[in-house]
Amino acid sequence: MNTAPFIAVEGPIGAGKTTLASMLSEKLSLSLVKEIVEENPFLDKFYDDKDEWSFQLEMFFLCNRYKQLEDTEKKYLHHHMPVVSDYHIYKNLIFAERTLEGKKLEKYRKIYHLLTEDLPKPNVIIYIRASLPTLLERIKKRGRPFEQEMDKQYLEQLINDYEAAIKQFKESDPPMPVIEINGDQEDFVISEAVFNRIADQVKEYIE
Ligand SMILES: Nc1ncnc2c1ncn2[C@@H]1O[C@H](COP(=O)(O)OP(=O)(O)OP(=O)(O)O)[C@@H](O)[C@H]1O
Ligand SMILES: Nc1nc(=O)c2ncn([C@H]3C[C@H](O)[C@@H](CO)O3)c2[nH]1
Repeated sequence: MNTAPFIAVEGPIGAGKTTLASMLSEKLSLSLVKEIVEENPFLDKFYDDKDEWSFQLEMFFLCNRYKQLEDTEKKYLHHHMPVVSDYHIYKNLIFAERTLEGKKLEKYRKIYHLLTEDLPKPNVIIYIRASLPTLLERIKKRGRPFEQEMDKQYLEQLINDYEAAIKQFKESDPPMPVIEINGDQEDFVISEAVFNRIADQVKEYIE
């Protein structure tokens, strides 16, 4: 189904996905698909009480991303316009497996597979790996009120979940190309050289 390069930036909360996707979009003239955060009616409620709001939140993210990727296919990919997004649809499952359980998780899995089977999938992932202290520092710096009491254990689990998911992507058949960035050390915001190196790697997939 994909008719143009589709690049997804991934990594745990606060790793710098939106920052890097925006920078790459500008430098390489790629259409940018960004996650909707501000209009999400369940995110602050979820951080306040995960058990109560997790199903609503996961469904909201799933439906939102479904609509965004459907539009992305129609507006860009179908017209041979390359795209960079600040998420891969698979992140829904990474989070849901962590936040849901029992019947709700079972239902969610079914809906996830049903909705995502015919969505456009990225041909390359840029994975920003970052440690807990780096993520906490960036979350603090960004200052979204509802994220400030972030549960360290939740974040640590997500770091591990991402590691496992990326390993699976790399080992899939055929393997998914993954550009890996050490988010603790390779600072693409401060260092132009680091950013240019990442951009050069991405270029290989769009030219
Ligand atoms: N390489 C970097 N060096 C320093 N600060 C950074 C870097 N990348 C991102 N930041 C800052 O860290 C914060 C989080 O970045 P960003 O919003 O891009 O993360 P994200 O991965 O998209 O987050 P989320 O998972 O919540 O969507 C922002 O304040 C951003 O300016
Ligand atoms: N539970 C849950 N499921 C998701 O699919 C998901 N995607 C993003 N997020 C959280 C991380 C940031 O706080 C904020 C912005 O990325 O939203 C999610 N939370």
